[in-house]
Amino acid sequence: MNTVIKTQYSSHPEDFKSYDTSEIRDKFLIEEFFQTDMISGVYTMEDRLIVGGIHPVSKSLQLEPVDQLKAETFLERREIGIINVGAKTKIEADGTVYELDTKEALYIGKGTSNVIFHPTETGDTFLYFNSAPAHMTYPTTKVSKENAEVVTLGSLENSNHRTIYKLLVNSVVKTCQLQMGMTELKPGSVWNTMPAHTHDRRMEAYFYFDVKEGNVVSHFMGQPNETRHIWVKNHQAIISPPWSIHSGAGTSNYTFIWGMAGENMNYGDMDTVKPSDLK
Ligand SMILES: O=C[C@H](O)[C@@H](O)CC(=O)C(=O)O
Ligand SMILES: [Zn+2]
Repeated sequence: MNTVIKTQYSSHPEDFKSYDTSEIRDKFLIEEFFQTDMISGVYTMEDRLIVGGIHPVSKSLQLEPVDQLKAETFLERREIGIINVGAKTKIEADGTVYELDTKEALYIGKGTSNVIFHPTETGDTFLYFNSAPAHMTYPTTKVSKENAEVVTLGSLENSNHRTIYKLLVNSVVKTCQLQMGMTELKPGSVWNTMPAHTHDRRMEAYFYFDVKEGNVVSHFMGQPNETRHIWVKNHQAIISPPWSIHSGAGTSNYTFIWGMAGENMNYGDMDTVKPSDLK
């Protein structure tokens, strides 16, 4: 087996109030992300999203069904979104080869039975993925920054000047419930998702990368009036329950991938929290 997924149960916001540092890290931070010659990750009970990393080094890796799914193939009842955070690489989906450059995304539809990831000779292959239950087959589609819906938000004065690339969202590609994109912070800006928000309709997963050597990001979570923080390093991910804000401030700029599953594919339906209301 080269595909290994760990089950992670969800938490109640009232219980969350009493968690100490290690309990918060255990339940919401995915620390050991990419494993050599493995497809690995977490099956969270938050909207049943699977969050993981694919890191082929010496051999090609096939996406295998894991025990949690009780399915013949991984994508029998699921869709998957993949974003390349490493060197240019090739992904095979039922015989069709897709070349994915750094920061490009691939959506693979439900029912695709043979998905293979290849190592490259030109650099390290690191692919980040989110997979959600699906009830329809939508076409497998590659999305690059050029096809994305792009928004620039914030300002250097507020240390939150950033560009949001909506890659796998319903204005760009058809999906059942998955939405994924990438946010790049400009040099000198450190805050993501500030003002913060919640969306009870959907959970969210964050994957931090491009965090420069020696730097870290403090990720903020919890209900808006009961927040906690988690110190996050490069190539680590956070599971954010629907009731939680998800925002971060780094010791330098960085990039992160956000992915959501749940209901209502309207990216803009979030409930924004005024910074002065945070506790
Ligand atoms: O629901 C949307 C997600 O939290 C992110 O897209 C927010 C984000 O990238 C940002 O503001 O920097
Ligand atoms: Zn959000």
